[in-house]
Amino acid sequence: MIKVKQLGKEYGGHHAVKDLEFSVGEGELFAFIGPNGSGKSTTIRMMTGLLRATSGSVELFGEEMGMDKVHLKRRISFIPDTPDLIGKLTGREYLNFISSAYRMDETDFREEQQKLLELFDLEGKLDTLVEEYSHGMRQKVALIGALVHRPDILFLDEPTVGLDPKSNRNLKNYLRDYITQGKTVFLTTHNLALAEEIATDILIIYNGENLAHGSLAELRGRLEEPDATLEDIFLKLTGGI
Ligand SMILES: Nc1ncnc2c1ncn2[C@@H]1O[C@H](COP(=O)(O)OP(=O)(O)OP(=O)(O)O)[C@@H](O)[C@H]1O
Repeated sequence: MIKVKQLGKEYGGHHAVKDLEFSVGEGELFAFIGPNGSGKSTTIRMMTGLLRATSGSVELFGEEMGMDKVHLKRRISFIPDTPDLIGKLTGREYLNFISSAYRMDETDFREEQQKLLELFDLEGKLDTLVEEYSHGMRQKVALIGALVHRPDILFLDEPTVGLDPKSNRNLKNYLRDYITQGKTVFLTTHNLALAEEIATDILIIYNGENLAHGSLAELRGRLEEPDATLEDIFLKLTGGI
């Protein structure tokens, strides 16, 4: 589903991302973790065709991704770390807009939207202007917009920031279930407990480079620490302790 080869991004001679290589298959949840400024958002923006790479390439569904690849973009969703929704629309108008942009069947849209509104406790709150929502409510509307058309690949940059504990748990369960249906999730997060619970594959990026990559069991094996949490592993490898 995703193949990243020798991917790099330079800003004025500074390597924000360097020689990244990895693949993500169908039914996998890939957790992409790293300290602040390590290159996660830069990478995800290159993968979703929002930012041009300085070197290397990204393939989605076996085809090279690019800024103009609308037919590939139709099959993915991306929620940036600070979603910028149109404030003058109501939640309902925003979601209707998403439905028409993705040319969804009306019945499928209503059904999926209803499920997601229940999941995130947003029923009865769709007729408020987006700019009047709290931060967490805006995040939920962005999530519903990303999930409602059931993309084949879901890119999430820090999706749990601002979510209350119940929504956090519901999102976690939703993502777990989503990949069992053959979908793919690419997630960046500082919530290492979440990554530990649901990731099938983990890559730690540090100063723009791949520091470690594997399943939790493989990372534990490499450090010869069978009981280590992902937080232990992360802090050990990134010099946090
Ligand atoms: N538009 C830009 N111009 C110059 N440098 C940039 C730009 N965007 C990002 N950078 C630099 O690239 C590096 C990686 O930034 P990036 O936002 O990808 O990190 P991140 O891992 O997502 O961080 P965080 O966890 O804080 O969100 C940082 O050194 C950052 O200062």
